[in-house]
Amino acid sequence: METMKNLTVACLKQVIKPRPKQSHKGNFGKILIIGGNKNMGGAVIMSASAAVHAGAGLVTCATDSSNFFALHARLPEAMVVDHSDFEALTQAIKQADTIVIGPGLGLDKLAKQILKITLTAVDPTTTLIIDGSAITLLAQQNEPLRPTCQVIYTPHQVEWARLSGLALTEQLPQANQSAQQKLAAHIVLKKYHTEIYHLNNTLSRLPIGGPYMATGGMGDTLTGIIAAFMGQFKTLAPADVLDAAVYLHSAVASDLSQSKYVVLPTDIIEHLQTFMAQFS
Ligand SMILES: NC(=O)C1=CN([C@@H]2O[C@H](COP(=O)(O)OP(=O)(O)OC[C@H]3O[C@@H](n4cnc5c(N)ncnc54)[C@H](O)[C@@H]3O)[C@@H](O)[C@H]2O)[C@@H](O)CC1
Ligand SMILES: Nc1ncnc2c1ncn2[C@@H]1O[C@H](COP(=O)(O)OP(=O)(O)O)[C@@H](O)[C@H]1O
Ligand SMILES: [Mg+2]
Repeated sequence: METMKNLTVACLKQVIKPRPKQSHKGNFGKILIIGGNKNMGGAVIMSASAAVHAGAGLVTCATDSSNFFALHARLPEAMVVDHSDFEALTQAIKQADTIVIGPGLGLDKLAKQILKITLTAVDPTTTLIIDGSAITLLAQQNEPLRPTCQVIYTPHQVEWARLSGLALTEQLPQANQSAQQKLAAHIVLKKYHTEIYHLNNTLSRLPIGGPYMATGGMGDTLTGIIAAFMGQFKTLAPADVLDAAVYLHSAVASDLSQSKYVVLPTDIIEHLQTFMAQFS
């Protein structure tokens, strides 16, 4: 088994570069965020806000229509699709190059239908980030659909236990890696010192971040940063881009924790642009 690489700030310098002058919004990712039921609209607002602030070119949210006003008030840069309009949802899935599914999606019948449509309609060239409720739903299925595109799962330890069948005490690198290989996807295993298992069989460990990040919505925020990075740094190696996104999320939190007892997801979102400017 490969050794685990400890990530450093070098992973950001390698990925965040000045933008080419001859460029436009279409070059920096067409992101679709699918999630946010009637009770968890905040999850999709945080994911979409993180994506916009981390540099995504175009962001659309497929969410419950009751979230539209709040989302627009908070983030006018985002477009919306009603996730119960399956035709519009399918169209949006086909137009995106990077998709997040799961933040605040919930586990009901509608959520299951949305997940099925997404896994069926997704284009092979798309990058699909599967988080939160979508991981739990997939773990409940006997023979889950596995899309043919590049997939990044972002489970916390309990979600990883559901998806991999490994109890928390069994979640050791070798066992995690064999579960990851069966899934044929990247895994971001979120915890104190998050571990990243890449499709190319390399492993990274995040040595920063801490309990000041333990607020609901922190993982939803990470999905938006990952989507923005995968959508905008397409010419670089996916493993490096994924590492940089995961590192950035905790690096901003770590900086802010110098003066804040807890760092909120919205604090991180607000500081992404300034933090990234150091590297361009
Ligand atoms: N404002 C919002 O709309 C929010 C929506 N959320 C959504 O709520 C849905 C359910 O997610 P949950 O994670 O709450 O529920 P889960 O049922 O997946 O997690 C169950 C519980 O596991 C425990 N746990 C143990 N070890 C953990 C670890 N290492 N990391 C995280 N939790 C650990 C936590 O107490 C957690 O509440 C997801 O779709 C998620 O995106 C949450 O992100 C919270 C905020
Ligand atoms: N004690 C901790 N140390 C380091 N990181 C933490 C800690 N607690 C939470 N986090 C980070 O916060 C995020 C939580 O993700 P998740 O549980 O999915 O949140 P949510 O679903 O509420 O958005 C992960 O990135 C995780 O690594
Ligand atoms: Mg989560």
